[in-house]
Amino acid sequence: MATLKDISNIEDIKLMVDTFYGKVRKDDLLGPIFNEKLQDRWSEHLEKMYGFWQTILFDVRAYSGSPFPPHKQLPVDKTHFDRWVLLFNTSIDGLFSGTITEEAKMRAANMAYMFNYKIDYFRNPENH
Ligand code: HEM
Repeated sequence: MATLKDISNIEDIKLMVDTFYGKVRKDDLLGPIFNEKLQDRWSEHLEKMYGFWQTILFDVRAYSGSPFPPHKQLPVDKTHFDRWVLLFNTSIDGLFSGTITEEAKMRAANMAYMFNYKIDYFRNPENH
């Protein structure tokens, strides 16, 4: 098998994001949540995610939002975040390999953990 290249430019990021959200849209658990929320705003979401990953991986100022707030009220728990990470890792492992690829998976897993932790925290009335 030919060696996979590392994620190295915006075209690679677009391929990673498009492949991942292609799987997400078809996923029985995550698809309905994204489709319900995004409706006809998918292309806007994908553009935003190209910028987000450029900022994370290449230190380019393409994204300047706050990633967590849009997730705060979503009907999700650890099961959803585990599936999100699984789909992300399988998408990326089929396309790339290398230092930046590992960095992307690590950053994604860390954020999934943190989002889930915060959602859990805010859901508990004792923490308000
Ligand atoms: C259960 C897992 C997840 C679900 C269901 C989910 C769902 C969504 C949805 C529906 C939006 C669009 C919100 C809107 O525009 O109205 C969104 C935005 C976003 N998501 Fe997620 N997400 C998940 C996990 C993650 C993780 C782990 C990351 C981090 C790598 C992430 C990063 C982002 C970012 C950066 C945005 C754009 C925020 C902005 O508007 O500035 N998401 N997500």
